[in-house]
Amino acid sequence: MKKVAVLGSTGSIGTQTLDVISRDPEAYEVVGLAAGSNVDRLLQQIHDFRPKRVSVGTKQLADQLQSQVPAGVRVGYGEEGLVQVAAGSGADYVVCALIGSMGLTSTLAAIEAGADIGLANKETLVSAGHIVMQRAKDKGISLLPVDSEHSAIFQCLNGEDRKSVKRLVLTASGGSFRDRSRNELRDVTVEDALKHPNWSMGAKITIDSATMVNKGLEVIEAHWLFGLPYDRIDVVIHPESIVHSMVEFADTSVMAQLGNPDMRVPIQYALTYPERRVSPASPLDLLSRGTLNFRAMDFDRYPALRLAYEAGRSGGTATTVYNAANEVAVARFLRGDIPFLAIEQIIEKVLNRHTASAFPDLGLIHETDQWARREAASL
Ligand SMILES: NC(=O)C1=CN([C@@H]2O[C@H](COP(=O)(O)OP(=O)(O)OC[C@H]3O[C@@H](n4cnc5c(N)ncnc54)[C@H](OP(=O)(O)O)[C@@H]3O)[C@@H](O)[C@H]2O)C=CC1
Ligand SMILES: CC(=O)[C@@H](O)[C@H](O)COP(=O)(O)O
Ligand SMILES: [Mn+2]
Repeated sequence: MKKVAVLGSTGSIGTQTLDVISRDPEAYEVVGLAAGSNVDRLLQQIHDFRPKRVSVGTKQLADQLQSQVPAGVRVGYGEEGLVQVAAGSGADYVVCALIGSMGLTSTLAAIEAGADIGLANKETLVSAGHIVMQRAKDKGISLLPVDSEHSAIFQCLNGEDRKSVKRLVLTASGGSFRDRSRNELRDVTVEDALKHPNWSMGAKITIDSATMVNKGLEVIEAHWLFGLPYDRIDVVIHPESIVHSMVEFADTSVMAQLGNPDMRVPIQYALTYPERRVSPASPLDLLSRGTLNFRAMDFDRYPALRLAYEAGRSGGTATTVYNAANEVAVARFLRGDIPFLAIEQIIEKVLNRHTASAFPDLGLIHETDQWARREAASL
């Protein structure tokens, strides 16, 4: 039986993880849950799964929760609370489904405690990929991708000689505005931006899909997870999100993983790897689907993806800046402070003000992250 802690249990990935777990109760014990501010949902999860340790965003919320949890449940808060759930709950498997680079400290704590990681929180790899990968290697733990594209690539690479990989091809839906020109993006609303054509996800990643920053983060995530240089990681537009990504090999063979868009499939695969178990997802019916479409990425239409490649190639703190500036810009867009197109402008301006340091330590990453946030807030 796997002892699982879920960081970000009340979010889109967190709730789907608990859905997967609840369908196979013999296989899992939930020992830790961490959320931000959705105390009602967390309370329900505590009653359903009986974890030993839980955490919320603030002391005030922790005090509110404490009086309502069953005896024996330890309630923490803030970053320390997250670390206690990640590394002090006895979990041997931690699902990292927090949003943004705030997930970095607790992910590193889980690795340090020797837990295997199911990683949805791509921003941790974008912010500090070399540190996360090195510490996972040093500890000998498994870092299993949850992100659908990276799960697809991971599945295509199963049993293959990594030396025979020619390139990775990530698929991108094109996001909520894929059928609009740049001119038509000037006055788009938050409400429209939140309508992803294929996936139901949290607000931040849905905006990232619309700007194509999500694919930028994923290119950098793929670089760290699979160890390929950026000129061997490509992106194509695939509006249906049925082909989740592909790997091209030296002999020209292309392997792809397909399925209906349902995150419970990659979540479950990350939990049960190398086994495959029955899934609640609906089976893919290609006959009723008919046609699958692919078109070339247009970097003029989606400049945020070009910026991600540039940041990735600069390396070191450049990707930390790309991520942090984006997090602030998306939060500003969501609260109506800036227009949609300002997101990519802010990322570009903050990157232009930064001189990247190669191989930063955690202290410098934290400092750079904070600097980029201040810059992005001031523009
Ligand atoms: N959703 C998806 O389908 C996919 C998501 N991902 C990645 O997975 C990660 C999670 O995304 P998603 O589930 O959509 O995001 P959500 O916004 O739906 O969920 C985020 C989670 O983080 C918690 N959280 C937020 N702030 C804090 C805080 N200060 N302290 C503790 N917990 C906090 C939230 O708690 P609360 O709600 O209680 O405040 C919630 O549980 C992201 O990195 C995303 O890019 C990757 C592929 C697909
Ligand atoms: C489900 C998932 O993995 C998301 O990251 C998804 O890929 C978003 O879709 P697009 O970024 O392709 O629009
Ligand atoms: Mn993805």
